[in-house]
Amino acid sequence: MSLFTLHGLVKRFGGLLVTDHVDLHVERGEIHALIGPNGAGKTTLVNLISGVLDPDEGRVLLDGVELTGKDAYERVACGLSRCFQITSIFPKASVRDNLKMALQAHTGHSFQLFASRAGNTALAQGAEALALRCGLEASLDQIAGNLPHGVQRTLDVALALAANPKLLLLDEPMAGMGPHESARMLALIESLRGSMAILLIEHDMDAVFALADRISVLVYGKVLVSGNADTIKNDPQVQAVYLGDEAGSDAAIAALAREVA
Ligand SMILES: Nc1ncnc2c1ncn2[C@@H]1O[C@H](COP(=O)(O)OP(=O)(O)OP(=O)(O)O)[C@@H](O)[C@H]1O
Repeated sequence: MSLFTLHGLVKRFGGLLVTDHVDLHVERGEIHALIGPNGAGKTTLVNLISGVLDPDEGRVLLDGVELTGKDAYERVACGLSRCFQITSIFPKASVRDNLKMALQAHTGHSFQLFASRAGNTALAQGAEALALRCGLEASLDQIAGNLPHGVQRTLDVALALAANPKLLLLDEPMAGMGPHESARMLALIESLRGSMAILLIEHDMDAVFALADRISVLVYGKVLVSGNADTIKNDPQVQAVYLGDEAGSDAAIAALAREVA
């Protein structure tokens, strides 16, 4: 059984069919990328998965548990963490306190934990371990809101990891990053491989091809094709969608053009 499954997911906005009977599965430990040209419906699908939106039809299942109809916070408790593009960070708190608060939120007895000395020590140690895992140890005592964009994105991933997810939903983790920051984020995602499943929505096609075990291509709200990087690069329909679509991202077109050449 797959870890994560979407069954016949449908979302309409008025008369517009934005999610068109989407079936998708993510295996345990897999990095699965979701790509598609602008307006394909990726953001809507992410919102349906994370519980921001309810589908008109279909089901969302994680590790045999029905997520359909659950609130976003209930989905986190079921093992689904989503990176919210920095909005989950407390900008006036230090990185250390951000991490401690995230860890505290995911322990069942959070208030007792902060109240006791042993609990506080456990949280502090957990925060340091999480920082080390994500390469944030040098920033632990800095105020989160003062950090460079790339480090804030990394903190956002660390906060999602605090929930110890079975599936990590990464929504354009490289957006707005320079090459150096992107390379660091790529290395971080690579380091998570195998310890959880990851559903990666990303425009940077070099990153997608480097990281993804499988890729699903969304076009007009439908999954056009799913497969490994070679299958996707060589698929004539995918090439037509990207090479024939002026709205597709430059990076995507450039990456696919290189592969086709
Ligand atoms: N709340 C909404 N009401 C009406 N139409 C919407 C709404 N949200 C999205 N849409 C439409 O649904 C379609 C898919 O949008 P969506 O943002 O999911 O695509 P996307 O693949 O994430 O695109 P991009 O990469 O450009 O963000 C678009 O035509 C968009 O205009």
